[in-house]
Amino acid sequence: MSAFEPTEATSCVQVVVRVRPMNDKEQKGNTLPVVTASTEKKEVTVIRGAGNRQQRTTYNFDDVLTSFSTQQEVFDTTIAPNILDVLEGFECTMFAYGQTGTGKTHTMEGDLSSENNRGVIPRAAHAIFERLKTEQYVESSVSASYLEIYNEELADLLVDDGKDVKLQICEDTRPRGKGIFVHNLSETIVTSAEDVLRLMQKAQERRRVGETKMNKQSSRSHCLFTLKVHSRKKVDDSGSIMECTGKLHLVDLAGSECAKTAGSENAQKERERKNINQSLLTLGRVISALREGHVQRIPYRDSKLTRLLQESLGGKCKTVIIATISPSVLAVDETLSTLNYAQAAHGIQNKPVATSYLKIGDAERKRPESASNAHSTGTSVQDWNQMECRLQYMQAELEEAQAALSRKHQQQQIIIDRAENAERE
Ligand SMILES: Nc1ncnc2c1ncn2[C@@H]1O[C@H](COP(=O)(O)OP(=O)(O)OP(=O)(O)O)[C@@H](O)[C@H]1O
Repeated sequence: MSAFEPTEATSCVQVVVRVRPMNDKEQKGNTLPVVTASTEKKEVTVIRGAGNRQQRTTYNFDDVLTSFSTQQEVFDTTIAPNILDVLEGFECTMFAYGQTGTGKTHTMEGDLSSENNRGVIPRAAHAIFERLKTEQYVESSVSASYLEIYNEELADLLVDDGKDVKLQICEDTRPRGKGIFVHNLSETIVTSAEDVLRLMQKAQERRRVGETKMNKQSSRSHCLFTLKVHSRKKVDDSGSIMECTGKLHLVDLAGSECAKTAGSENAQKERERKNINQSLLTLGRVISALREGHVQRIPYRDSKLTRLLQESLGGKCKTVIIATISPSVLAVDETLSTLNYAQAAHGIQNKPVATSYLKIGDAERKRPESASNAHSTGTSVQDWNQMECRLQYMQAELEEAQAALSRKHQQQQIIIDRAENAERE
């Protein structure tokens, strides 16, 4: 379905910080926590040094989660409010950023076998299916895809081993086009939250096999899980139906310790110095460029990760970033780096656009919907807009049909050529 003209309504990228509890190593080392977090004040303070040289740095975010926050609280504070948006046809993204071992995977996936400890992905799937069960939804279909990026290579985590096909990032720039997408990435239909759990278990298994075979390190790969939700719901008693296609991208980024100077002037030096996760550096530069308003040159194309997150940072998605940190003095440099990164992302503005259309009786009318959920008043200007949208829709349908026909012709030609060659031989 279409990406409509963006309206002027903007939505700031939401940034939430989660502090994990001290782990065994930190406790055994008998180190004191150097991070204090207040959910109430939505602030995090990091203390560095001692005595007269002590430095306190305080940061404010949209929300702050402490080491006591439960997985349910994390879900409620982050992406839960966006579940309805997805069902209204918006594209929403949540990604976890932080040093290795600070709880990104714990936050996004959690312990799949324990209901209490499940992370955001299974909870989001559960919330979507629960909502779709309500009687206003007359029809729905949900599909899942799971992509891994490791060293700029793309892998489909939902296909069986040995059945891999080459994945490629493509852009469909037509008015009703798909935008940026991964060609050949499988989409698996899921009909329940349990289906999603099974897929995640399969993906975890595949990652483990991949790690052993190719000597990979999971903390160095990015995982992008996407749920695409197509739904039709009754909007009133007259039989009008709203048809929406929304997407939810849930991203577990690679550990950030190798990109500690991301976005800074020293980034180049740092990359010479050691093995750096190029895509995290690019993500840092994208964030800096957006904050500085360099709209002409945002380096999205410099890494696969940023290309895929293009709509999430400065684009049409509603986005939440969760920055995960350790409270320990052992990680204080990384903690400050993560918080600086998160602060830079705080305030980036997106322009959310929904993909939805309204069917009134026999007349099917497609309409753009802004972040403010403006509703049609039936004025002549809006009628023109609707007709224009419909025309764009039909033109795109025609283009798609022509492309399919041309592919068919090409396939037929290949078969004819092969048959002629065989005859000649
Ligand atoms: N908030 C938390 N509460 C309890 N345990 C946590 C929390 N956050 C992380 N942990 C535990 O800490 C360990 C490391 O967490 P996790 O694997 O999620 O880190 P990560 O940031 O994803 O690391 P990597 O970048 O290496 O993938 C795990 O054993 C996890 O269960």
